[in-house]
Amino acid sequence: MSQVVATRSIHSTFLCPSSGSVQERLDRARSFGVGSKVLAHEKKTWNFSYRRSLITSKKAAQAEVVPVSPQDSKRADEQLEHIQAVQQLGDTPVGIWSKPTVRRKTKIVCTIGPSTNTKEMIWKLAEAGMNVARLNMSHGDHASHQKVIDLVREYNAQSQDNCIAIMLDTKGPEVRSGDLPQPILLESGQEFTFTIRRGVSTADTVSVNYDDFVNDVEVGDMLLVDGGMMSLMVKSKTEDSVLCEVIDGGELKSRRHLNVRGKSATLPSIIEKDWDDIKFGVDNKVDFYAVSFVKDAQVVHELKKYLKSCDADIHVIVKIESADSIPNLHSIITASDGAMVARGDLGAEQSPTPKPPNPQTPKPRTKRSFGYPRVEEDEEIINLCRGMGKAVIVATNMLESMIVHPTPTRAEVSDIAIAVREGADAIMLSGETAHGKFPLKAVKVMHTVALRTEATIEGGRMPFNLGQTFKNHMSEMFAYHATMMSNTLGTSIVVFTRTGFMAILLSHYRPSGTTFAFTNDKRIQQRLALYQGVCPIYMQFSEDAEQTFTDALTMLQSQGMVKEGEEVALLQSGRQPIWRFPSTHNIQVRKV
Ligand SMILES: Nc1ncnc2c1ncn2[C@@H]1O[C@H](COP(=O)(O)OP(=O)(O)OP(=O)(O)O)[C@@H](O)[C@H]1O
Ligand SMILES: CC(=O)C(=O)O
Repeated sequence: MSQVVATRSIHSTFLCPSSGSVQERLDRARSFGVGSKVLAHEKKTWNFSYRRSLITSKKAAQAEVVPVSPQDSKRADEQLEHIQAVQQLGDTPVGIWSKPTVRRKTKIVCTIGPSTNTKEMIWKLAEAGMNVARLNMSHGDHASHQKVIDLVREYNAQSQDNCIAIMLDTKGPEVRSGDLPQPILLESGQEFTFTIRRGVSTADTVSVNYDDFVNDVEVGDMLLVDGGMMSLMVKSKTEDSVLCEVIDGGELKSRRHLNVRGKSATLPSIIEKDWDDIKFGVDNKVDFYAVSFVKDAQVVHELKKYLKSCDADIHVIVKIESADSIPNLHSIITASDGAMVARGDLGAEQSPTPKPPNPQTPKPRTKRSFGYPRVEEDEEIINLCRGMGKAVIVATNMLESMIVHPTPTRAEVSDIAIAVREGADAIMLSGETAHGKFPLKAVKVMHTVALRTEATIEGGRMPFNLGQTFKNHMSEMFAYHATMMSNTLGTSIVVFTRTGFMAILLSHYRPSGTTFAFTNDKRIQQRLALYQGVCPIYMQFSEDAEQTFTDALTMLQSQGMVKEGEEVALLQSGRQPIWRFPSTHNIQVRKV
């Protein structure tokens, strides 16, 4: 039996909260007694003035910023009060009654590196808005990554209301140039050689770490360094070396990525070092693997089989960064728990030669650039993941200029806004937090831009084909209806979950309000940190459902997440019933 319990009438005002100009909404707000100052302020300042790093959450506002450099220091920001006022009222261009802007819904992944691998910086990143800490196994050793894992665990253990997930990113079969005592300046037109001989680092020749490099490249191929920061054309090759002409020069530093435009290296996606690192992840119970250079679903099945044999419950995010992965996108994503649009390598590997459209992708391609990355593929990957109910992360170069500068470019701000609008679960910082000069500012900029962008998006925009994935499962229907109900009433959703399933399902429907996901498993709490719109909360469940609901609402109220008198949609559904008969599913509306 399924039932929907709704005990509230819908006032017509709530049905069209977003209509009208700012002035009309200002007038409407006045009639509802909402501070006109806030909307008037919105009218004046809704101009994305990102030159300042706005601190928009209460926690971020309280966090003291310890400068990584003198420029990373916190500056007084007179707009802070206004922004907080806007958030407290839940005021957005969508409608003054919706409350999605109180918390940022799009999650932030931060790569931890030399700029951020101390206790102080992990704490400050977490307080500034990091939701997932990424460990890039291409750098550092197990001891240094262990230290970061321990620090994140320590933070999670002592934090009352925040929780950081850990993502281990495998090195994969990446091709890199060798170590150099100092950078080499490459000038356009000069000749330069890559050799498979080990340890070579002269002014005109360096080693590569991949023995088949000479076999994989051909005369005429374009080699890209660091995703296209420099490029070289292959002129000739010998048994162990590849002679190139520098097309676009620059400074070649140690261990830089090398890609051949349009080709993937003929290496397995998970190399021997990766298996060691994966074992390290199992031992440390990380939350996610980000698997580099996945070319087909087989490797995901292999990894999942291994994890099962170790009794390890770790989710697998496939990194779409290899030219070879594009024709297999559907099967790769089906096999995984989510995908990362790894735009660094993906951009470098894409072929300049037009190919016929991929029949597996939902939308036909309309534009095709020649010789540049095909960015419409990024959107296709996001759409595919959203339609299939899988997590999706947009990564790389999001605030690249903030590695060295304290403020972002307008283009970078747009890039974040586009990823948020396209519906990414998470957006990722790489060099910005790993070795940048302004890691905290970068997180705050990302937080602010995402929050503001979310305020312009209407809730409940779900992929047209989402339901097909779940084949009319009852939980699916309840996730849909709970989303509709909470959007209409302007409430948050409260859900209880032991496996995370129902919270993840709800997240895919993108309800306007926050989904407060109560779980009695700390690992599930950490996993849910990645999912859009989900605020995971750890709580011991009582035998008595009513007692647990009361405890949950009391906890939300005591932490300022809901206010007295506010209504929430409380959902009981999912695969493993808690406090209900297996054949019953409920949605209730409750007053706090
Ligand atoms: N654990 C680490 N130890 C030392 N340096 C690191 C670490 N993690 C990242 N870095 C530095 O930060 C830079 C940016 O990090 P990122 O994760 O983007 O790596 P990448 O090598 O550029 O690319 P990819 O993500 O494709 O591996 C790296 O090139 C490296 O210099
Ligand atoms: C994140 C990553 O590996 C890339 O963008 O290539």
